[in-house]
Amino acid sequence: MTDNVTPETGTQGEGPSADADARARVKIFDTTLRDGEQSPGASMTLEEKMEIARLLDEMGVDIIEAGFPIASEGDFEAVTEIAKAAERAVIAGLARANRRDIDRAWEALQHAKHPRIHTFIGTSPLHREHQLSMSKAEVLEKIRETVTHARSLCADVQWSPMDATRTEHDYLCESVRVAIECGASTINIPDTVGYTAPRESAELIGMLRREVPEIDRCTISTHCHNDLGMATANALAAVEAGARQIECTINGLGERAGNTALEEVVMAMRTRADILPYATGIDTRRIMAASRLVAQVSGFPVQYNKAIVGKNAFAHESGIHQDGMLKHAGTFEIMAPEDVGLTTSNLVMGKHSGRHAFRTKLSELGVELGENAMADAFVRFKALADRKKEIFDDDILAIVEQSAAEAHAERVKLKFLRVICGTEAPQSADITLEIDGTEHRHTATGDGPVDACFNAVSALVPHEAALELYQVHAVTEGTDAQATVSVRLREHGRFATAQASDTDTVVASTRAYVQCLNKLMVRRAKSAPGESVAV
Ligand SMILES: CC(=O)SCCNC(=O)CCNC(=O)[C@H](O)C(C)(C)COP(=O)(O)OP(=O)(O)OC[C@H]1O[C@@H](n2cnc3c(N)ncnc32)[C@H](O)[C@@H]1OP(=O)(O)O
Ligand SMILES: CC(C)C(=O)C(=O)O
Ligand SMILES: [Mg+2]
Repeated sequence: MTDNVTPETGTQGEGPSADADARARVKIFDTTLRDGEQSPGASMTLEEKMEIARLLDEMGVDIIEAGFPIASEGDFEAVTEIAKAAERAVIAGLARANRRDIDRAWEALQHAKHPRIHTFIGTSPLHREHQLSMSKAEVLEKIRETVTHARSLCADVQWSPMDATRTEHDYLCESVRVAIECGASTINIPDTVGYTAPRESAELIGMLRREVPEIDRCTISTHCHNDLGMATANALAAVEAGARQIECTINGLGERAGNTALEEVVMAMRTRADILPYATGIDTRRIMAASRLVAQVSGFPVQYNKAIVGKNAFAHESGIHQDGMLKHAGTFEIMAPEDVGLTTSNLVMGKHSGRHAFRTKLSELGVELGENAMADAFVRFKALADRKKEIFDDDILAIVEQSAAEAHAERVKLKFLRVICGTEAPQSADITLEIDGTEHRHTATGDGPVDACFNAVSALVPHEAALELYQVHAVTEGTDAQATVSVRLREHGRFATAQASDTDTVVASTRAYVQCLNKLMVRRAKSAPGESVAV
C-alpha cells in the first residue's frame, strides 16, 4: 500500500532507483491530464491523453493523475484506458468526498497495476461556508467516511484538503489526523488558489510535521498553483521542509495561471543538487518531447522565454554571451541543452537530403516514427524543402507534429485552395475538400482570406461550432518561414484543438480548421453514437 517514504531521509521501499546516491527521493505526480486539462480550452481526446500518459510513464513519472472519472464519460474512459495501459506508473483518479465519486473512480482505476484513489474536500472557512455549506464537524465526518470508504476499495489512498493554505492551522491538523487514521497514505497539501509564498509554504509543512507527527508515516505532497508566479518556489520550499511528492504538470498547464511546472522542479533539483539534494526518477532527456506534445495537444503554445522548455531557454544572441559560449558553455549555461532533450545536430537538411538523413535527423531530435508516419513526414519535408531556402529543426518538428495530428482523424481533407486577397474587398477563397472520399468544391467570400477560407469550409462541412481561438506563430525566421496555426472550436460544450504548419499562412489556417472539424466529428460521434455525423 504505502511506499513508506520517510520525510527525514526520503528513503523509500519501491520505485525507480535514481536515488542510488545519498539524495532524498522526491516523487513526481503529474496532473497534466487532470488539473492541466482544467485549463479552459485545453480538453483532450482519449487518443491524445493516452499518448501523453504513455510518454509520462516512459519518462519516469511516479504517479499519473489520469482524470476525474465522475466528471464525464470521456474522463471515465480515459482513466480506464490509461489504467489498463500503464506499465510502471501509479495511476490516480480524482474523487470528491462522496461515495459516488469514489466508486466511479475505483471502477476506472481497478484495472491499473498500481491504482490510487485521490479524494479531496475543501477545508478552509471560505470553502466550508460558501462552497460546501458545512460545519467543521460535518467536514471532518465526511473525511472520515470517505477516506475509510476509499481505503476499503484501494490500498493506496491520497487525501487533499482543498485550499489548505487558507485553512486554520488547528483545523488543518485535525483534518489531516482523521485522514491518516482512516488509512490515507499520501497527504497532499494544496495551495489551491496560488496564495502562499515560499517561506510560508515551508512553515506549513513544518507545522504539520510538528503537530501531527504521524504524518511522517505518510508521503507528504505539495500541490501549488501559479497565480502569483511562485508555484515552483513554493513546491521546492515544501520539499525542503519534508514533502516528498510534488504535484505538477508539463509546461505548467493548469487551472487559471497553471500548476507547478514539472520541468522546472525536476531541473531545479537536478541542477542545484548542491543546495536541493533531492533525486527524481525522471529521464530529463524526454522533457522537450513531453513539452512539445502537451503544447500541440492542448493548443497552448509555450512562451518563448519559459524556463527550461521555451524556444529561447538555451538561445544566446548578444555578443558577450555568444563570445562566452564559444569559449566555454558554462559561462552562460547552467544546464546542458541535451539534458532536457534538446540535441544540436550538424546535419543540414535541404531538398537534396534523403530518407536516411531524415531518419537520423528525427532521431537526433528525439522523434520516433513508425514506417507510415515516417514516409508521410518525408513527403512533406521534400515539399517544404522545394519551397523554403533553409530547413531548420523547428520546421522538421512542425512537419512531424502535423503528420501526427492528421493521422488521428481524416474524414475531411484539403485538396485544393486558391484565394484572392488584397486591398480590394471582397476577398474570396475557392476550396476543394475531399469528404469521405468524394471531392466537393465551393467558393466563398469573407473579411480577409482566412475568413473566406473558413466560410468556404463551413459551407462544405456544415457545423454549429464557434471559433474560440485562432493563433499564428512563425516557426522560424524569414519571410519564407513556416507558420504554425492553432485553431480551437467549441460545439455544444465539446472542444477540439488542432494545429497545422505551412509556409503559406492561409493554407496552414485552413488545414488547422479542417483538422479541428475532423476532431469534433470524432467527438460528436463518440458522445452521441446514434446521431448521424453531418458533413
Ligand atoms: C481544486 C480543483 O481542481 S477541484 C477539481 C475541479 N475539477 C472539476 O470540477 C472538473 C470536473 N467537474 C465536473 O465535471 C463537475 O463539476 C462535476 C461532475 C464534478 C460535478 O457536477 P455537478 O454535480 O453538476 O456539480 P457542480 O459542478 O455544479 O457543483 C459542484 C458540487 O460539488 C460540491 N463539491 C465541491 N467539492 C467537493 C468535494 N471535494 N467533496 C464533496 N463535494 C464537493 C459542491 O459543493 C457542489 O455541490 P452542490 O451541488 O451540493 O452545491
Ligand atoms: C484537487 C486538488 C488537489 C486541487 O487540484 C487543488 O486544490 O488545487
Ligand atoms: Mg489544483
